Amino acid sequence: MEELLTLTNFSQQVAAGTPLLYITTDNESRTEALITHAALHAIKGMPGPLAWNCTVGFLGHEGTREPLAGLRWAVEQEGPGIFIFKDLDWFWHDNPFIQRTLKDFSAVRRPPGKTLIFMGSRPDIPPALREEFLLLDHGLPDRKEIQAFLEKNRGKDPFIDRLLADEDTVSRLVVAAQGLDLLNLDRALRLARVSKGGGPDEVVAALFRTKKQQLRKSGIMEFVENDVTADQLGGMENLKSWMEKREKAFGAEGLSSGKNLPRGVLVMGISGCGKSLFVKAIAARWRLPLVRLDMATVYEGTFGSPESSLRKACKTAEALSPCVLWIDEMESGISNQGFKAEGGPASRVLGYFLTWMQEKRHPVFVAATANAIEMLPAEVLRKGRFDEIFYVALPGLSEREEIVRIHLRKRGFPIENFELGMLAHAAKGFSGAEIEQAVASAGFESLAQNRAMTQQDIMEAISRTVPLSVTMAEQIKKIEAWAFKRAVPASAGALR
Ligand SMILES: Nc1ncnc2c1ncn2[C@@H]1O[C@H](COP(=O)(O)OP(=O)(O)OP(=O)(O)O)[C@@H](O)[C@H]1O
Repeated sequence: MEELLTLTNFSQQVAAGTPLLYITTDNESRTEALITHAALHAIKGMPGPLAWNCTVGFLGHEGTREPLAGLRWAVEQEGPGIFIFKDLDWFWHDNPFIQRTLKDFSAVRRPPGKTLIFMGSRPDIPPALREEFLLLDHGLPDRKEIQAFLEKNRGKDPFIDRLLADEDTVSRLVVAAQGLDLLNLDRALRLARVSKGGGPDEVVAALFRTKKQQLRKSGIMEFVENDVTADQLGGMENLKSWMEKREKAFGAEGLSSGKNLPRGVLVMGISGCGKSLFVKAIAARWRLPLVRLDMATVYEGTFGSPESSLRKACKTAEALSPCVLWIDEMESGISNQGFKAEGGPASRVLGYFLTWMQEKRHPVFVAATANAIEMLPAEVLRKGRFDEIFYVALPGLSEREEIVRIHLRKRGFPIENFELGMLAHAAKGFSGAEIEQAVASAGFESLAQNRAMTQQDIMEAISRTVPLSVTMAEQIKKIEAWAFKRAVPASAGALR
């Protein structure tokens, strides 16, 4: 896993004489600013960095525009110096001269202080050069950097000053800007300044809109709008009490500020039994933003290689922290063979994820959901990775009754008109989603006939349904037998 680019570790690398660095960044000018600042600290008398790009070369230095010429020029300069190459990774794959020049540069021992830096949005280094490079990652700005950026804008415009006058607004702006690049924040402030009409609420709303769009554009992540409360979740008392105990132990304040956030839970179980609902309930209860990562899309690779997508997702979650990162369909892309096949994509992706889980210092609570957990390798399930592994089984009788009540209430049907116990009996073997579906379809039937919904409508909808527990009976038995030994039942009545 690459290290994080910070002032300190960058200065140390330059002072130690690291010849070649590759920095992953989505904002070149922000990274260049950090390098310029850090260069001053690295070595006494170090000149400011010089930057190369493919349209200009090194500004003011004739004949350096062609990639190999630019590279040779930088290598030949005497004394300490930092040379930044912005576009060179577009040229180096098929160019043996560039690759040889870099290899030779890296092999020669020289006094510390001369470093060549390459930047790009992903570390696209030719295989022959991979050993020579140290990788650093310039992630999204944290709260401190966002705050400092806002401070820098003070005194430039009366509108911005009014915006930043109130501490409460500043902290709302900081939270809204988390997970975005400073460019986005700058753009939102400029837009507000130009339009003059917008107050703090508009700027904050604009930042949230941008954030949502950015996450959606990533193709693998989305913000989940969420107001699910525990009383919309039928059954699952063990899960609910797990959530409540933590709130008691750590305090609602601590959890929502991320200070006492537990590491994470893995919730497994067959489709439609409320795993997603539980994840939403946790995020809402702890008042944390919820970001969903779709593992199936990560593995499809449509939006970049699975590893780079996951790396990006983890970094985004860190930038948004404190937050809940919901990893949906954790088992996607994994088959037992696939995982064991040494170096297969699934094993590399999960390997990265496990290291990240182990090392993460940001308050990101990971809530992973999975249907076929028996696919997951033992490494994921080992104690200490997740705080707890829960199994959500098909709801028992009293839970089904509660679920019927929840869905009748949700649709505004008068509970007293229905015999809930009888409905719960009839829905034996139904998942929560199937119960919901029966109530909904009975509602549509009666509406079509212009009359109030009756017990009989729901009973008929239930009898028309063939639940998954029938069509997938064998598979469910297997999953339950597996879960019995390895997971905590989500409700006391489960696995009976
Ligand atoms: N225990 C429950 N209490 C109330 N409603 C439930 C419950 N379980 C499921 N439902 C209803 O079914 C819908 C689907 O459930 P949910 O998406 O949480 O299931 P899931 O286990 O995550 O399924 P999948 O694995 O297919 O994603 C929920 O939005 C909810 O309306």
